[in-house]
Amino acid sequence: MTAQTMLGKPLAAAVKEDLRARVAALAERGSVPALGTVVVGDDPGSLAYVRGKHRDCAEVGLASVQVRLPADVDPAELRERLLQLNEDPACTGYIVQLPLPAHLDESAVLELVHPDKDADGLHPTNLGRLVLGTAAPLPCTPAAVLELLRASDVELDGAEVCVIGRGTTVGRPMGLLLTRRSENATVTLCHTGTRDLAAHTRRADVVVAAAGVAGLVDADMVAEGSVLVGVGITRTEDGLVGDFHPSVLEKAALVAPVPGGVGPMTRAMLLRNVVELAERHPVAG
Ligand SMILES: Nc1nc(=O)c2c([nH]1)NC[C@@H]1CN(c3ccc(C(=O)N[C@@H](CCC(=O)O)C(=O)O)cc3)C=[N+]21
Repeated sequence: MTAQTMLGKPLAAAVKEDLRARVAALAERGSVPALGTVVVGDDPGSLAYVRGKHRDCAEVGLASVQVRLPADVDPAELRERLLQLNEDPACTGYIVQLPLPAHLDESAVLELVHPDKDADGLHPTNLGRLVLGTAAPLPCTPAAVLELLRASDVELDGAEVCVIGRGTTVGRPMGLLLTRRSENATVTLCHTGTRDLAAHTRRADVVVAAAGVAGLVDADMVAEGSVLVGVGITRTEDGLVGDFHPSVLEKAALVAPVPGGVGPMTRAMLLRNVVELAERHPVAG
């Protein structure tokens, strides 16, 4: 079997098209939603990524504001800036770019973001809502994976899904989303403590790999005709490498590649969260 690919860009373009119309409708009611980004330090990767987000915003008619703070920022100063954004009616929602420098407590910082302004869906209140199944902004990457699977009509009801990675931004919320009644999948959450990863991936209909280990899962570890979604991304001398080894393409039915799969959709999901926050809490701009 030679796998078909699930491409993120065309799907992201369709989402953006829909968002453009919704932003225009908000504008007619006098509301101009804006995304805020907070970057601590000058990691080139983080800065490039945030630049991309501001470009994405412009494409759909969202305003955006960037806050930049030095790598050695006093936690009290960072707190002040976040509380300002919480109060600022011109900022609909914002994200704090991760990872943060080591002297800052990531969980404590994310908790300062007002849940109604949490564009990443990573505030404990919103993660709690995800557990409870009530309305909340969804973490962008798991939401992107779900949209890719839906767009390809992948059957999730009753499916065995193996998620590799238990992190707060991808693996753990991914498991919560897939086991909702509306998705109805059976999820096995694997991680670095998993004794026999291959035993779990081989029996899965769908594997979502968010380990960040280049080529971790090869053809021998996946079932014939399975659906594979790559999330983890590693920068090597040969460029960007995903968690799936290229050999899987001979065995799988459907593969979301890295790069070009989940990444572009993740960015679109961030925009969707901002528009949804604006629709829920309209503020005259
Ligand atoms: N508060 C916060 N929210 C995030 O959502 C967040 C974050 N911090 N920190 C970093 C990670 C990483 N992440 C990516 C999203 C899209 C691509 C993406 O579009 N990737 C392209 C390739 C881009 C490239 O060439 O580097 C692709 O897969 O095709 C990559 C990485 C969001 N993150």
